[in-house]
Amino acid sequence: MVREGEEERRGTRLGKYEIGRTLGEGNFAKVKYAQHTETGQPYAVKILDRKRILSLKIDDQIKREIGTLKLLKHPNVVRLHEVRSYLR
Ligand SMILES: Nc1ncnc2c1ncn2[C@@H]1O[C@H](COP(=O)(O)OP(=O)(O)OP(=O)(O)O)[C@@H](O)[C@H]1O
Repeated sequence: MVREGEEERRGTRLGKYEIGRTLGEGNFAKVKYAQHTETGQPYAVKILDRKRILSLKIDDQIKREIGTLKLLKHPNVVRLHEVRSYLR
């Protein structure tokens, strides 16, 4: 049995984040729990499905969404901290 919090600590590494369990899934992305390896701060990491986004030709829409989120700073709106691109 995995104790609460244990799964997050055993996740895979993505940049400076240790990736843990899946928090939810949308149409084009998976959102996962992540912990910053230096500060220990918890974050939600949204992993976009690049192939699906390109095949649906919605990359411009996604870029606009990212651009808007970067500008938004409100206590009731989730804060976008950084955007990274990893090619497999
Ligand atoms: N910051 C967050 N913290 C915790 N869970 C989150 C966070 N952001 C998203 N989620 C979870 O991940 C799911 C998928 O999020 P995502 O933004 O990909 O899609 P959506 O907004 O629900 O739908 P759509 O695919 O139409 O954009 C959400 O429904 C939610 O359950």
